[in-house]
Amino acid sequence: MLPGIVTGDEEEEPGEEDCPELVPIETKQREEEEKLGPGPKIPVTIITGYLGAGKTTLLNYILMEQHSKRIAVILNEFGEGSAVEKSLAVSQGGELYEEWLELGNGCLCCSVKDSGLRAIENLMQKKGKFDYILLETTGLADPGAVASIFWVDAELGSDIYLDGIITVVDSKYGLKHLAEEKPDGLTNEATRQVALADIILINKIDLISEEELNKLRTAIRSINGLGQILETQRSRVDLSNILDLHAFDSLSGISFQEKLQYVPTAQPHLDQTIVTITFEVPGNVKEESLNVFIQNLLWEKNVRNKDGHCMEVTRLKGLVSIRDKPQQMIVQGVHELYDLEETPVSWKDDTERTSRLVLIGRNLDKDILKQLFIATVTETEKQQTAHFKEDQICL
Ligand SMILES: Nc1nc2c(ncn2[C@@H]2O[C@H](COP(=O)(O)OP(=O)(O)OP(=O)(O)O)[C@@H](O)[C@H]2O)c(=O)[nH]1
Ligand SMILES: [Zn+2]
Repeated sequence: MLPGIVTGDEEEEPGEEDCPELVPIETKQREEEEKLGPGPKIPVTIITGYLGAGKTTLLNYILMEQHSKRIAVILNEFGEGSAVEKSLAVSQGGELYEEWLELGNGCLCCSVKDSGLRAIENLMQKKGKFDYILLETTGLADPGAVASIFWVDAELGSDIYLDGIITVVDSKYGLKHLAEEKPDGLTNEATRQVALADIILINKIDLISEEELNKLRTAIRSINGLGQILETQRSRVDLSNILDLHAFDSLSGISFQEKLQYVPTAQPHLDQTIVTITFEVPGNVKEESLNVFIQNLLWEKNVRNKDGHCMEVTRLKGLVSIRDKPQQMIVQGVHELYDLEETPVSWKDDTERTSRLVLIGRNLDKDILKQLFIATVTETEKQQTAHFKEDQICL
């Protein structure tokens, strides 16, 4: 919550009376414990966005909305303004504070002040009590780090999966936040949050004109060409558009394929260095070679653009055709993590086989990446390493 923010009409403010009644968690504990079993995997949706953009408003809205889910919420900060946050804001002298409360409608709330990892571990001990997790990051967080925890943590991997990342953008201040310059040419937080998003909520549209909205939309689109942009007031959105997205797994395969067809390579906007680029190379790729290509980009970070700047990939998505695999494969990457998964969809025939990649990140050059992809997926190992001379390595 940003002090002094323009909030519009106050009557619409969620009041104390809107908050579901809190009941002590112990009352249902024993009965629930008996029901514990392996159960299905639990989806996690990360809600991020700049300070005061409307994350908590979205969280409250989801909790209040009628849905059949029992939602567990992890807040990794305390705010002043919202009903849910208020009910949880019991100070513990700056220590790690964590408390679980069950809301009247079956939702579960947890508030933590650390990175959230401990909360997740504790949360999983309460398995069976909830079937969806929402996590609100702090306004200045890089959601990539949080997403990484959920995505492939070996211990948690069997119980939960990352469903998607929602970034809430404040209409009124969004452009300003995106244009903010950081020392040493670092990418500002707002841009990083938009770059990672599966869903971008342009919130508080009551505060801006259609023209301003168009500008903001264009700026967001130029950073992230893949995420779906939705416009909201008080973060009100059809829940089916933002939950159960399966944005990180192969269940999204079919729609994902369609989506990838229409990702434009945008012109950089606002002088920002994060852009979305996309390219397609017909035919098959070798799995090992694809791994080399991705690892050079995500791990070694040794690929440079024309100006000699290192490319940094924040998000990577692609549909690829791997030699000898009948199914279409999805590749997904967030910062340094990536994985390759089979989709239920098979290639109809060899002529259809193609690989299409979408990369969101800094200093990306479409032509260089495409050439490198063509070269590394077809060349021998010896030739591949020749692409990356010692002195080219980016640190
Ligand atoms: N005018 C207007 N105000 C809104 C809208 N959505 C949220 N707000 C207000 O914006 C302020 C910030 O909303 P929050 O939901 O607390 O934002 P947040 O992103 O959780 O903030 P932090 O956790 O502090 O980063 C609150 O006063 C909200 O009532 C909207 O669509 N229009
Ligand atoms: Zn908040």
